[in-house]
Formats: sequence, structure tokens, C-alpha cells
Amino acid sequence: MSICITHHTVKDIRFPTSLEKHGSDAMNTDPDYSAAYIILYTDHPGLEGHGLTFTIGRGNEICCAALEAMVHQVIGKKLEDIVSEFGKFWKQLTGDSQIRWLGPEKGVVHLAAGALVNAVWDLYAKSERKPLWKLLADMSPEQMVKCIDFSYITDVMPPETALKILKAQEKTKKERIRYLEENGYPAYTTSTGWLGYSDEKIRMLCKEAVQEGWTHFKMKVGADLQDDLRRAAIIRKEIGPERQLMMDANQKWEIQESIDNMKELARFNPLWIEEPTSPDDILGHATIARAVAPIKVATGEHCQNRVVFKQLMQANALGICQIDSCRVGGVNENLAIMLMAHKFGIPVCPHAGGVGLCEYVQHLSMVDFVCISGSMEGRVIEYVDHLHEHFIDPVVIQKGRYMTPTLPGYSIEMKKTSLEEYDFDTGPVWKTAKK
Ligand SMILES: C[C@H](O)[C@@H](O)[C@@H](O)[C@H](O)C(=O)O
Ligand SMILES: [Mg+2]
Repeated sequence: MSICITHHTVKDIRFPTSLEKHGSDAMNTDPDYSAAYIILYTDHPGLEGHGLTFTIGRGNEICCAALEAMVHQVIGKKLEDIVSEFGKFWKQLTGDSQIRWLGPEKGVVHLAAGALVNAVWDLYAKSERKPLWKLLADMSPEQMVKCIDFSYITDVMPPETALKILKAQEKTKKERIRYLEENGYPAYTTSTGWLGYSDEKIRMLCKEAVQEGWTHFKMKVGADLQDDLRRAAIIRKEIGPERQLMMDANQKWEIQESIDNMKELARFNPLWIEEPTSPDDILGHATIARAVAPIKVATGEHCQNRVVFKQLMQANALGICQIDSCRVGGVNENLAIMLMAHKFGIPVCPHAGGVGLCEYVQHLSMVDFVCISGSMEGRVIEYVDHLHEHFIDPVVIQKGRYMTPTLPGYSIEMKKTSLEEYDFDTGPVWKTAKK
């Protein structure tokens, strides 16, 4: 079937999550979970590609403007022409000779590229009538390698090495697909530990989450050490010594401060410390990693692109690789990052604290399991319990595990009513709030 992308709509969608401090952390104290949202229409009525990139409020309109500036690259194109040379298309999109000056491959333009690229993948998966993870799982190693732009990473991951890894997993792929469909993929919850929540609320949410079968919990730290120690004690008491506790400082600390604070917090036996300091400080992360071991250093939600991931890995600075579905340029770049993580033996535990990110990243971890690492060992997908009701194909969690998505697409399409109500320009929710 030949499909042509004919036109598009970009929407500035925002949810007032800051009102109840959902999603709050030491750095981001009042996040309004937001999405620069794009719909690609085709010459087949009803067949659309949806994609979004996540921001936390003000500035979402800048991502929308970046999307408008780059969407010409897909309008009028045939889907089959894009996806048959997907890696080449990706390079052309992110390498636009004028827009590239705004990045390259970082910040607003790369966030927007993520939304656009993911919308094309959503359309591709819908046209093949498969959920995205299955579309990728069914690809041959050669086809998957063709989706990747290997620029700047061939010293670590040349296409031949990628092919070798994928071919090695090919033989046992079917067994893993079956296992995944029966058992789902392990997850952790962040929703019990947002920084703006009271001690009572945290205690209550932890009790509930233990009842629901969660085994891994993440808490926010970084605003005040004494508060962190008190809250960690509450959470550890509620979840007991066996369940895992992770900590996230959202870039708050200096290098020495990270080391000193983790010495104190180590008594609660955390599995990892996430984003202790600036996401750009590769050698700083390496220093922290050496000092706080065996506690691991996790980062990625603000990691600009595959090149920075590569250096974090080369510098032994990264213990947990937190890919993000739209911080980098979408599915294609994440395939490259997951391949590098596999080569370095680093578990991929995606970031999903935002709107739509759980819906997105579940597919990526499933592809990692089926095609790349072949393992769930030491791997958990983040889960946050917010805003899933706005999606047509929301995530399904059972006993602290993600169940495999079954509807065609990338699970990111929002309901029409939600897109209308939460539109920052015209939606009733914001008309009242702005008054
Ligand atoms: C502002 C956001 O909620 C962040 O706090 C969130 O993405 C967080 O860093 C996470 O790891 O989930
Ligand atoms: Mg985080």
C-alpha cells in the first residue's frame, strides 16, 4: 500500500500538574506536564501518525515552532520512501543545513526531531497493523541496521558490530517474544516519591504501592539533605529491606557534594543515584561513579544525543543508561544508544517521568530485550501514575510490570477530547486558568 503524508497539525498541549506537585523534584519545582504534539495526515483518511515531545510548561510553544520549521521534510513524501532508507532520512532530517545551526542534535531542535520521527514510526507501525515493539522485533538485523545513522559513533559501534549483535540475538528472538507476551517487563514507580508530596502522602502511597506488588521505588532528593534523610527513612521503613530504592537528584549537586551526600544516604541502601550533577559533565559523573560505588550512577533524561551517551559509557561514568524517547531524535537514535549500552554491558532503564513517556518507552525496552541485550536482568522501566487516561492505548501495568501493548502504533495517540480540552491556545482548561 502506498501512503503519502499530505499535511499536518501541531498542538501545544499542557496539563496543570503543578497544582498538586505531581512530577516535582529538587530542580523542577512546579512542572506542568506538556507535549508539543504533531499529527501527520495521509492520503488514506483515518490513517495518521501521532508524535509528541515532552516539556514541563513554559517554552512548549518553542518546541511547537521548531516542529513547524522542520515538518516540510516529511510533507509530500511517501512513507515507504522514508522507511526503506530510514537511517538516511534521519540524517537528512537532523542535518538540515540551516536548522542544524540551532543544535546540532541537541536542545529544542532535537526534542522536536524526536516528536516528528516518532510520529513517522507511529504511522509506520499503524500502516503495518502492529504495535511498534513488534514491528521492530519482526525486522531482520539488516533492516534494523538500516534504520540507524551511525555518524560519530563508528569508533565504538560501526554498522558491522551492530549487525553482529542483532544477528546473535536473532536465533532466540521468538522465545523472548513469547516470554514477554506472557510475563510483561519489570518496572519501578516514581509516583510515591515526588518532592512536593508531604510525608503522610508518601507513607500512604508507599503502602498502596507495596500492596499493588511494586518491588522498585524511586524517591526525589537534592533540595535539603536532612529532608532527604527523613524521607528516605520513611520510604525504607514502608518498603522493607528487600525491595529496591532509587534516588534522583535532578542535577542539583556539585561533584563533591554528590559524593558527600551519597555517603550519608548510602545507609538506606539505594540502587542508584540519578542525575547527581550537570548532565553535560561526563568526567564529573565518572568521578562520582568511582566514589559512590557500588551505588550506581544513572543518567540520560537530559543527555543530548548518542555522542554524549557514547562518552559517558567510554568514561565509565554511567552505571544505568536512561534512554529517553524524545530527548534524542526518536526511535532511530535510541536503537543506536541501546546497542552501545549492550556493548558496554550497561543495563537500559528508560526515563518515563512525563506525559506519554511511559507509553513510548515500554516499546523501546521490549525491543532491547527481544533484539539487542536479550536480557531483563537488572533492568526496569520507570512508571509514573499520571495522565494515562488521556491516551487511546494507555500502558497496562500488572503487579509492577508493563504488559505488552497490542494495538497498532507507538501508543502515543491522545484522545480527541483531551487534545481539545488541554490545548494551551484554545482549550477550556487554560482559558479559565489564564483569567
Ligand atoms: C519534572 C519531571 O517530573 C522529572 O522530575 C522526572 O522526569 C524525573 O526526573 C524522573 O526521573 O522521572
Ligand atoms: Mg529523573
